Amino acid sequence: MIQFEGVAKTYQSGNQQIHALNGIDLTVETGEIYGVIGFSGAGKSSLIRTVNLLERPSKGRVLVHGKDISTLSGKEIRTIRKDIGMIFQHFNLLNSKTVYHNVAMPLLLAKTPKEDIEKQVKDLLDFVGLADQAQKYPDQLSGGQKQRIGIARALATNPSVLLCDEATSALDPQTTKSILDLLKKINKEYNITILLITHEMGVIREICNKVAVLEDGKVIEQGTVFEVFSNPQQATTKRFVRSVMNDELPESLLAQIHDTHSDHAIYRLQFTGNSVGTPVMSQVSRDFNVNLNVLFGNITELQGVPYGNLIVEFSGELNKVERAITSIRDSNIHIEEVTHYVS
Ligand SMILES: Nc1ncnc2c1ncn2[C@@H]1O[C@H](COP(=O)(O)OP(=O)(O)OP(=O)(O)O)[C@@H](O)[C@H]1O
Repeated sequence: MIQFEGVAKTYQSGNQQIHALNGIDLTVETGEIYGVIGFSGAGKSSLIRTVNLLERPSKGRVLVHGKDISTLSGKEIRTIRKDIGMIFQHFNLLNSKTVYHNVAMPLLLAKTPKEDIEKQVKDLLDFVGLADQAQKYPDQLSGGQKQRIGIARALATNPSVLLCDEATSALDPQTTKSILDLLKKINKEYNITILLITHEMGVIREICNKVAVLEDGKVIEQGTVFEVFSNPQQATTKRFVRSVMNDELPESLLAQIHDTHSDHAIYRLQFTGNSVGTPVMSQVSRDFNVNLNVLFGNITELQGVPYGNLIVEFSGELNKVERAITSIRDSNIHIEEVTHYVS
């Protein structure tokens, strides 16, 4: 478990003070994959680096498994650092050392017996799918393979927490997917708590259970991925959600609607879970004798739960349209008016 309590970080740059973090309160439960998203300069790196004391908070506390890490002695810090692995956007590998040596490095530093190191490195390279690359040098490998070495190295000390600092930002979409799958596997098989920072909402959707949105060093929104994606509150969150789940009516369609001169109303319907598979639309159309025209829509999956979003034009007699809308609302489908036109 990681707890941030009123964490602030101020940098001194010449005679200027930069307030990178302004009172962060956040709890990452054991076993979660928690994502922190924000635009450049929001404070993501400053935040994640306070967890392993690469940065010290100017105010507030960071607790790892209930211990305030700023109060630890030198020896305790070394111990807790072994329990907190970290991977980086640019991998941070030693290019003059082989893959084997890069992964073995934390074990050598911990003075692990040689035979144990050999076995552990072999197991780790097997786990990340690079068993046959042990004698290569990082420069001979692709970005995805380099990140796998970074992951194997981070796991070498058997940590309970893994920090991921933009771990897939330098990778293409397909390689990103394979690294995210590997992180999911690490979380599931080893029950390692993962805290990741990213500027890509696709990463959050793909693997996180919870998300916090950071802006100007403050958490402006947080919750489960399902809550935040299906009902974002803040403008910045809406922008991030829209970047992966476009639910806006396309301009061309909007112009077309303005040009028509019939009575109609346009609604946005959000289906979640079981309601995705319910034939509500055809039923309502029959029962109330209204025409429903789907203008735009998408169905996706959030944390294994189907989530659909449709923009639908209703036309017919006004009182029948209103009854149809009430009936949809009664079926536990979220419905809201997008725009209403009467010629
Ligand atoms: N060592 C430093 N000295 C002075 N200012 C810093 C330092 N590190 C970060 N900052 C400033 O603190 C603010 C937050 O930076 P931080 O790197 O934490 O944000 P970020 O969200 O990770 O951004 P990016 O995605 O661009 O890395 C920025 O204004 C940055 O310029």
